[in-house]
Amino acid sequence: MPRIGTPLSSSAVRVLLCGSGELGKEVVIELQRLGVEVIAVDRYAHAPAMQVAHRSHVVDMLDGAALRAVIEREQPHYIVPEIEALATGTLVELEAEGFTVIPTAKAAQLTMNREGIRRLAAEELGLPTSPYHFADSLEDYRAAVEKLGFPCVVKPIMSSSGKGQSLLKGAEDVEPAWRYAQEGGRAGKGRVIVEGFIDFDYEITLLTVRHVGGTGFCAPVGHRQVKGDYQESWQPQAMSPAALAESERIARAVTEALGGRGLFGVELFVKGDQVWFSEVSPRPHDTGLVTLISQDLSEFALHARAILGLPIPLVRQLGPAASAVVLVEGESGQVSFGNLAAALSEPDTALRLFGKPEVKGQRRMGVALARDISTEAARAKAMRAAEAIKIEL
Ligand SMILES: Nc1ncnc2c1ncn2[C@@H]1O[C@H](COP(=O)(O)OP(=O)(O)OP(=O)(O)O)[C@@H](O)[C@H]1O
Ligand SMILES: NCC(=O)N[C@@H]1O[C@H](COP(=O)([O-])[O-])[C@@H](O)[C@H]1O
Ligand SMILES: [Mg+2]
Repeated sequence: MPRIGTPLSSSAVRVLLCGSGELGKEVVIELQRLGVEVIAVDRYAHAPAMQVAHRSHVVDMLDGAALRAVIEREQPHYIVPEIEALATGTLVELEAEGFTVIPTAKAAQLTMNREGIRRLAAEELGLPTSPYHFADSLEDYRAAVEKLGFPCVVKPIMSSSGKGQSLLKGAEDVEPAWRYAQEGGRAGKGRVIVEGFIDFDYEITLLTVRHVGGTGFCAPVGHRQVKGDYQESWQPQAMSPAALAESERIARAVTEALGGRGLFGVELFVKGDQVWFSEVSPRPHDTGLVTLISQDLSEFALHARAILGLPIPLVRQLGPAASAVVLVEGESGQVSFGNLAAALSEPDTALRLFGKPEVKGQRRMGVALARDISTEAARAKAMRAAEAIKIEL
């Protein structure tokens, strides 16, 4: 059985987070509750998880040498990727040298790049996905669009939260979408994936936890996305028993192939009883923020338990629940949030303000949470709470 020592002493269990956003902040809080020593790393100072960790480092995490230097210095027992954009080749090397990467370095590497995870799911595991082609040049991209027809979706192979992503409805969308994909990819210009559009009834995230006692599933999380970025999520999403069973089959297959221990967010499209795999986060998922109010053990608590090798005998569902994001638009280093009494005036509501140090353009800076007698009522309540907040730049 794992032991947990005293933080900041020679017996400490040390966890180093690569990425320190809002999702990492909640993971850190859960680890802190268990007496773990936590080191938060990100590309900028005062990131949310840094504000609750024992200490932090500002590092360009795409720079393998810089990432290695901080990990070698800190000697963490567990390296926990929190974002996709990391020098994952370095994580593979460090794992081979004896470090533990959550869930595995291979999982971080395959999911950093849409091509890695898509080929694994569709070509190796034979799971249903949208039809797709990869393209490196405008010419290949045009050919891919031609083959797939309209509507189709184009995304940089390295991007997240919808950055660089476009829905193509007709010929006039082809060139602007290429330009946007070339600008929007996090690692600069390069390869794109073109996917056939799936006309789904609804989409879910199936939070799947691989822990010391096996694999467990949370109730499905439904969500609504705008331009590839999540706006609201709710749990449970009503599903047919056949669609749920197929979702669990797909989630089990993908997470088993990625291996290791931890919480995964498996993104699936559903139409009737038919289910398509879209992608997977080998870490807590933004749409899973709803579990902060819907479950006794949130996705962050589950990640912490799985990482540490602690048992998860049961996840208790507390009732229909929802989350609604608080988006801030503009430019400021001193954003403030007002009218909070109104936002939290209804029973069974909660709020997370992430404490991000600045905004330039649009940024998710908080989330409103609510529980009610139905997911519809919870969604409406969470939206009322989020909309009540008065933002000042
Ligand atoms: N082939 C598709 N057919 C229909 N809708 C799609 C397709 N691909 C993406 N979408 C829509 O766009 C959303 C974002 O896509 P995707 O998850 O691939 O982007 P992302 O940048 O990885 O986002 P995140 O990092 O938030 O998960 C999906 O949740 C879905 O609503
Ligand atoms: N869909 C992935 C996702 O939600 N990731 C979460 O957003 C942070 C980055 O936010 P930022 O772009 O505002 O810095 C990440 O660190 C992670 O917590
Ligand atoms: Mg996604």
